[in-house]
Amino acid sequence: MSSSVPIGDDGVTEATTELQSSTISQPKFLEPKIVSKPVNDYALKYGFREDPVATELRHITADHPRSRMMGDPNEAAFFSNVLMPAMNAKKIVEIGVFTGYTTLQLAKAVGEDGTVLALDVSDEFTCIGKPYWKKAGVADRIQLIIAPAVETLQKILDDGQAETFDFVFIDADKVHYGTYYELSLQLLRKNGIVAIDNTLWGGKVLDEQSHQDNDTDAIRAISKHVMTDDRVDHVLLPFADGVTLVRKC
Ligand SMILES: C[S@@+](CC[C@H](N)C(=O)[O-])C[C@H]1O[C@@H](n2cnc3c(N)ncnc32)[C@H](O)[C@@H]1O
Repeated sequence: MSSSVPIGDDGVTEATTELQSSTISQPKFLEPKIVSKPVNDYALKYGFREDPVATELRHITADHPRSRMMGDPNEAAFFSNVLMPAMNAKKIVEIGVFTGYTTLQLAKAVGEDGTVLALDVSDEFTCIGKPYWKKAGVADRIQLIIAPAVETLQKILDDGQAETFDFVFIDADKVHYGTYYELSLQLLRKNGIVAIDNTLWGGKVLDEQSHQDNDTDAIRAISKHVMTDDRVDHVLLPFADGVTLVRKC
């Protein structure tokens, strides 16, 4: 695919310097989105063991003005420590990368012979993560593609890769969730899983009267669609910001 951006490109040298000079002391966590802070603190304390390079990247990301976009640490651990190994996942798409905190862990989980296609529109955000992917020894498993994800997913399908992916993580702009879902189902093998992030959206999806913005409407729409989609089985897990796991039957 011509829009591929090789890992280790522009921005890495500068960011690496920052990485080496930063002092990582205590892990830093963002405010929880739907559970209480004490519950979240407990789950973070005992919930998972985190790759030390991922901890560094999370810490750096927490200082970013858009830090709220970073993936939930428990959720990333659920995927990388449990779900991916259990599925023997080797081919993954992540739609929406930001600084690549979850990307790094998915790449660890697929092993040396696995691939993560990491789709985003922002060079600025994704360049923050690249040196950490390198430091963790997983950069060669990540193919970062900077372009609108709908276009990229269609290209992957046109490339003859339908029904070859084990897992898709949908975590980009909400208004395209319905399109991402349909394209993801085409990419997945039987029993492959698509994870749809933010399906509780801080609770905003609950009240149809007071929250009628495009993002919230799009999230409600995908949840209603999945509920009646007989191509799949699914479960909405009320943790992180709500994550719906959808298995292709
Ligand atoms: C919530 S963040 C992703 C968080 C990431 N998955 C993680 O776990 O840390 C959403 C990302 O989607 C990207 N994005 C927004 N619109 C997009 C589009 N049309 N195509 C691809 N990426 C997009 C943004 O640049 C942003 O980096």
